[in-house]
Amino acid sequence: MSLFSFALFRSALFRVFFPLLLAVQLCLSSESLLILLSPYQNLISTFPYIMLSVVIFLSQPFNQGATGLVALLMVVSLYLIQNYVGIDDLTDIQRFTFCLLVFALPVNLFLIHFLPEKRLLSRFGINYLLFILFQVVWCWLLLEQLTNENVSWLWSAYLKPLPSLSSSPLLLIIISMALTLVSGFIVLFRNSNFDHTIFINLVFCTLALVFFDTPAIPAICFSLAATLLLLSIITSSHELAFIDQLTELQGRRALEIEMEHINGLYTIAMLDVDHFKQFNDSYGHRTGDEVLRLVAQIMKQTEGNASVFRYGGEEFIILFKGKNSNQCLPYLNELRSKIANYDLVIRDHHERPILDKDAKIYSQDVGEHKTVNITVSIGVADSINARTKRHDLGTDEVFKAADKALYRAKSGGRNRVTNLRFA
Ligand SMILES: Nc1nc2c(ncn2[C@@H]2O[C@H](COP(=O)(O)OP(=O)(O)OP(=O)(O)O)[C@@H](O)[C@H]2O)c(=O)[nH]1
Repeated sequence: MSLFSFALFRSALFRVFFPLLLAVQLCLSSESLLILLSPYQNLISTFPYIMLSVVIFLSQPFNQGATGLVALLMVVSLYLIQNYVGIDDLTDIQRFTFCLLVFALPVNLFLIHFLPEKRLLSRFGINYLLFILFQVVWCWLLLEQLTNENVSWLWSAYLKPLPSLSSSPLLLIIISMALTLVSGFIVLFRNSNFDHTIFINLVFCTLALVFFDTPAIPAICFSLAATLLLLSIITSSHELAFIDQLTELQGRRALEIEMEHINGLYTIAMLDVDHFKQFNDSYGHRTGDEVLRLVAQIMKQTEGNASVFRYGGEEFIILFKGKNSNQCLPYLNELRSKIANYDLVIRDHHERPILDKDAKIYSQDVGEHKTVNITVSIGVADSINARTKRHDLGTDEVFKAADKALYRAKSGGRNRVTNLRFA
């Protein structure tokens, strides 16, 4: 199974630049695209509804209620744009309705970034829905009030378009672009799937706003946004199933699938952090988590074409395909010594209990901070059958052998690599 492509989809740069690239491409090719798609007008105006409905439908079983909410906002907005706001002879009230809509949509999308809880049926989710309802009622009352008034001054004073750019009000385009820009920075900074969902919608809402009077472009924008939302649901489900949230390494399920398909020569290295329970007891679980993240970061740099997995707790697996255990020892010894030589700075050790005298974790005070050195033990085994000399050991046997090697590394004094073939 190739996880490379999904790792790419999860990177912050991809999450920001791919929608932007699509948007730019759409701008550049809008004329030829419109000619190409002109026989399919009906399909183009229906397609975003189909895609957004699929997103709303899938968001429930995939436990992504807030993505469903975002898609719902998009459906309602598109429906209002297509059915209640004509393109040509807009009355003042229609223009005003349009302005309220294209102001409210990006602002409400943007606000979802800051919902502390992203589930729809939570205190925050329900408050958010009530807030939207409040805006709808307020807009409706305002429009009722203005029906008999002349509001053209509003249009000419504040909502003037810049004809060379778009027929939509310049102020609204600037607001929408500014929110999209900030949203892009939030994605770069937090790299969360959920922020990405909002960013996608902001990008294509802004584009739809700019090209509002170009037939079919808003529908194409909403279709692209819905397609990216689908991709986002799939990527985040993949992430939940296969990626360990703490270390961002591939998780146990990914390893199991890898092992189902593996054959031929390979080596398994089982790595366990030494005295980790004592570390947790001394410095707290959160600092323990930092150590696991650090070990994972160093493991990612293992050479020899290694694939790294978090097996569970403080245990990790390194898989080397096409190599016997003897060939992997230099890479593993280098990894072991890199971890042992890393001076981990404990930031808030004053609040933690101090290690007792026979602590097995080596620590020293350096000025304000305490530095700690963590060690790991590694057990190694490969798929070569000692009896037949062929690579035909079953994965269970290789795992058992690596586990046994790890046990020997621990009982032999820890901070060492033990290869069962040569033990
Ligand atoms: N901080 C943190 N601790 C974890 C996590 N998963 C497991 N642990 C802790 O890891 C510790 C594992 O302890 P043990 O299995 O007794 O092993 P050890 O203390 O490392 O001792 P040796 O393996 O014999 O060197 C337990 O205290 C678990 O609570 C985690 O995700 N975060």
